[in-house]
Amino acid sequence: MQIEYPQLLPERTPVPVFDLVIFGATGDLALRKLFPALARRLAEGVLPAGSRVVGVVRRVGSEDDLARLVAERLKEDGLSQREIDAFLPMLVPVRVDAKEPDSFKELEKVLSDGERVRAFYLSTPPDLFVPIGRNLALHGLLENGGRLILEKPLGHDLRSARAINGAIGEVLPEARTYRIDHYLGKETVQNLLVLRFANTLFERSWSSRDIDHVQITCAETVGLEKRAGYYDQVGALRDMVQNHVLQLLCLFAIEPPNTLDADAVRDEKVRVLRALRPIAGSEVLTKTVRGQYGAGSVDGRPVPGYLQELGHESMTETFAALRCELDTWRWAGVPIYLRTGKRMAERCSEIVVTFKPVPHSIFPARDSRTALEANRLIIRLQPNDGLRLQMMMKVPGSGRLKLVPRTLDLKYETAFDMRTPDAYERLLTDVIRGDQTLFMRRDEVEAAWSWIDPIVEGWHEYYAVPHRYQAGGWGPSQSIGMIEREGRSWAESDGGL
Ligand SMILES: NC(=O)C1=CN([C@@H]2O[C@H](COP(=O)(O)OP(=O)(O)OC[C@H]3O[C@@H](n4cnc5c(N)ncnc54)[C@H](OP(=O)(O)O)[C@@H]3O)[C@@H](O)[C@H]2O)C=CC1
Ligand SMILES: O=C1O[C@H](COP(=O)(O)O)[C@@H](O)[C@H](O)[C@H]1O
Repeated sequence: MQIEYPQLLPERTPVPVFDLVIFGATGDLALRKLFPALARRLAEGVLPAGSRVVGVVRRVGSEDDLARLVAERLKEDGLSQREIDAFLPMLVPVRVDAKEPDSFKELEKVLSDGERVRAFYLSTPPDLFVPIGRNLALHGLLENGGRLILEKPLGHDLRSARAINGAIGEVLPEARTYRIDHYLGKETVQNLLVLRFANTLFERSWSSRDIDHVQITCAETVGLEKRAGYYDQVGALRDMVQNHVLQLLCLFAIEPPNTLDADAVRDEKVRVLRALRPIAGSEVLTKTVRGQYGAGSVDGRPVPGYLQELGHESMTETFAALRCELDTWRWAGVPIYLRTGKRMAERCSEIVVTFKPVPHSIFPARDSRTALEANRLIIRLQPNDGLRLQMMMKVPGSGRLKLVPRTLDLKYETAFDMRTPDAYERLLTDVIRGDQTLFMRRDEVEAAWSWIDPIVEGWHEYYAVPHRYQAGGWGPSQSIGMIEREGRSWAESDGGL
C-alpha cells in the first residue's frame, strides 16, 4: 500500500533508478538515520525497482556484518519484518578505505553496470570528504552526472570550509554537490516558507514595524551520546548554530523569493546571512553566552556533567546564546535571540515571535486585571509541531472587566492525519531527483562561517569561559541576564504559554 505524504514543497518528479553509495555505512548516522529513511521510502513504493544502496565498509570482515547491523537497526526503528526483508536485497556491501586510492577499484567493479543516477553520501568524518572526492574522480566514478552528498559540519571555520569546497569544486560542479543540513528536510522547517508566503495574514506584520523581538531555540535533552570525540572538538556554536539555527533564522527572515527554485530560495538565504551584523571583539561578552552542563537531572533521572561524561577537562561549550541583528530595511532594530544547548529541560525547537504592544491601550492602565500582554506567535518545529498564537481575551461575565492571554492552537498531528516523514527520507530522494532546494550552497555555508569565526576568535581573545549550568535546566543564568538586561525574558518552551 502506498502511504500518502504531506509534502509542503512539491516532490516534482518520480525517483529514477539509482545507485546510492554510502561511505561510513557502519557509522552512527548511516545506521540510525540513512538506512531507516531508505527502507521507509522503499516500503512506500517511492524507490524504483533495480535501485541499489551500496554500503561502504572499511574493516576486513565488515561486509558480512553490514546486513545484520542494518536489519537490527531497522527493527529498532519499527520497520516490519516484511519491510526489512524487502530492503536487504537492495543493500550491496563493499570494502573501501577512503584513504587508499587502490581500494576504490572494488567500488568501480560494483558500480560498473547500467545507466542510472549515481550518488555518493559521505557519512564519514569531514577530513575524509576531500580524499573521497579525489579518489572517486581518479577512478572516473563522478562522471555521467555523479553526485556527492556532504554531511555537516563542513569544516570548522571559514578557511577549512573554503578548502573543502575548493577541493570538491575541482572534481565536481556545484550543481552536483549536495550539502546536507537535515533541519531543511524537516516538514515543519519547510512549512516556514508556506507560513510566510502562502498566507497574507503574517507577512504584512513580518518586520520591525510590528515585531518586537524574535527567539529561536533548539534545546536538546541528550548529552554527548557516543559522539564525545567529535563534539568536544566542535561545541554548540559550530555544531548547531553555524548550520541548523542559522538556517532557521534564514527561513524566518528571508525576503520573498520569486519562485521555489533552488537558487531563488538560496539567493535570498545568503542575503540574510550576509546581513547579520558581526559580533566581534569584546562584544562577545555582552552579546553571547557560552555554557557547559554540570550534573543534574533530565526527564526525572540523574545525569552526569559534561566533564564527567567526557572524562577530562574541557572548555567546549554545550550551550550557546546569542543576541543578533539583521542590518536590513525589514529587520533593523529587531533583536533576534538564538539559543541552543544539550541537556536542557526539554527537547524543543521553536521560533517565538513577540509582537509590539498596542500603541495605546483603551483599557484601564493601572488595573492589573486589564494589563495587556503582547501577542506571541510560537512556531513549534519539534516535538508537538504546530503553531500557537497568543492573544488577549475578555473573561466572560458581567462583573469587572478582566483580560487574559489565551492561545489559538494548531497542531500538525490533528491538522493532518498522516505520518510526518523523517528529514532524511525527503533529502535522500531529493538528491536522486536532482533537486537542490533543500541543500546548502557553497556561498551559504561560507557566509555562515564568516559570521561565526569572529565570535570564536572573540571567545579566545576575551577568555570567554563557558558558564556552568545544571543539566535539566534552561542554560546558565548569564543567558537569562543577557535578555533581561533588555527588559525581555526567554520563552521557556511552548513560548512560555
Ligand atoms: N551521528 C549524527 O547524528 C550526525 C552526524 N553528522 C555527520 O555525519 C558524519 C558521520 O557521522 P557519524 O556516523 O556520527 O560518525 P561515526 O564515527 O559513527 O562513523 C564514521 C564512519 O566512517 C567510517 N570511516 C572512518 N574512516 C574511514 C575510512 N578511512 N574509510 C572508509 N570509511 C571510514 C567508519 O567506519 P568504521 O566503522 O570502520 O570505523 C564509520 O562507518 C560526520 O561528518 C558527522 O559530523 C551530522 C549530523 C548528525
Ligand atoms: O546535527 C546535529 O543535530 C542533532 C539534533 O538534531 P535533531 O534532528 O534531533 O534536532 C544534534 O543532536 C547533533 O549534536 C548535531 O550534530
